[in-house]
Amino acid sequence: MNIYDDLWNKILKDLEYIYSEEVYNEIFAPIKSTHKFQNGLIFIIVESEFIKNRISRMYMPKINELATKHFDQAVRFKFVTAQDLISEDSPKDRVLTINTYRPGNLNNAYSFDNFVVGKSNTFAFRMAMKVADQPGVVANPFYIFGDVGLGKTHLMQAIGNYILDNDVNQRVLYVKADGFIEDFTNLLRKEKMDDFNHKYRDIDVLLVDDIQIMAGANRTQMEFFKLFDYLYLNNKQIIITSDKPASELKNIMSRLTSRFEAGLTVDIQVPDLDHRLTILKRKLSSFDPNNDVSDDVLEFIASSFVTNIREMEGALIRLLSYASACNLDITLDVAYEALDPLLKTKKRSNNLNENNYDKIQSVVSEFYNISLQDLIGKKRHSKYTLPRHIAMYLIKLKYNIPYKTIGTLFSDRDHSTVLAACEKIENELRQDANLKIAVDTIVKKVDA
Ligand SMILES: Nc1ncnc2c1ncn2[C@@H]1O[C@H](COP(=O)(O)OP(=O)(O)OP(=O)(O)O)[C@@H](O)[C@H]1O
Repeated sequence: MNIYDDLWNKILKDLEYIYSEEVYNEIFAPIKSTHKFQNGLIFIIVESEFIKNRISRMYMPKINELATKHFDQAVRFKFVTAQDLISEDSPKDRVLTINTYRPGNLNNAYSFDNFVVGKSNTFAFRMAMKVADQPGVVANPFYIFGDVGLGKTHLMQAIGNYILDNDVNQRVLYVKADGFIEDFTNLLRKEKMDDFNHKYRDIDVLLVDDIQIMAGANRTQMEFFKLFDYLYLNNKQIIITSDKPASELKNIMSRLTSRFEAGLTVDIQVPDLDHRLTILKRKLSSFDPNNDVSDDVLEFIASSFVTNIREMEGALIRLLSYASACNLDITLDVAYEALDPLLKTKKRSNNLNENNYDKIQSVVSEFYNISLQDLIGKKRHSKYTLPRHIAMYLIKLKYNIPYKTIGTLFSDRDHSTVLAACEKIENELRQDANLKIAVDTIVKKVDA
């Protein structure tokens, strides 16, 4: 076996561990060996155009990352069909595959490949792939919204990285909205608007993160409006993220929000428990593929950090560092110990933000004399279901968060279960005076 076959076999082992059985068997298992090594590229022949495209679209960054891990020379893989080999020597292709430079503020770490897809983000992910496949054609602008830390930047940057992976000549520029404001005001003050225009107009793809930050910055918005129209009219792809739908943006001029609404809007919701667990496992294996953390510890983290993946990831990193610094095995007790300060801070900030879902849950469980576990758990006796439905209803009433998000606070129930519960309580309150008294009492205790 030559060294490249040996490298490929090592990569295969990792891929088998990282991806599902179906993906592995369909895509990777049939590839038994490499074809040749030329100009820093290891050529592998795959059986169809379809497999070749799937690999380059979804798995190239991971394969190249594993190549770096297992091999001390800079090599890259190139997947080709037998047909491609006939015209393999296109110099353009070679540049594409070996190029690892990321201009335009793109972060290599964000790819489609390491974005875990679940119910909460499937539509956003699929449309992002389409936009990346045909920039400027499928959806322009492409507007992604969702709560803090749920993967908007990751998805947006994955589009940019994908576009560059496929054509190194594409000029992709990522900017956070505050960076845009800063650039505009600085260059305006220095009378260097030509530099500004060169930076923002001579591009093919513009990614603007957290557009809500532009609220109130009227001169910047005017300039952004001009830029938007210029890029749009030249069929350049514009991608925007925000913490809310365009229609709910405050202090952003309506000529901008109406343009955002004219494109395609997708949202990212809070992932359910299984999805969060898969994300945690993928993060863990990307930090260290050999690190073995038991499922109960991962479940503890995934169920303690529900609404923000960044926080959940931070908790995992903290636990790994804590265990390694104190030379401890990672057990559930060690996890409690390591994460206790984070959980306390979270609780305090929940109180400060008045996003106090816990309080509603604890007041309701106390009122009905059942445990908190039974309130949020799966038992179906009416002794538990009525209080559970009331708690869901009150959280919706007080915070108006999505039904799906409320479901995650009750053992990952789905959107329709929570919706049905809220409607049921709303109807019963109209007919049942005793229930109304009970709910009013609970509300007073929650507000106390
Ligand atoms: N589906 C996912 N799969 C893998 N990682 C994810 C996923 N969703 C979020 N993450 C990770 O969570 C972290 C936070 O994500 P990101 O920065 O994209 O969130 P955001 O929605 O842009 O947040 P903000 O509103 O604060 O800008 C990142 O490390 C990202 O990789």
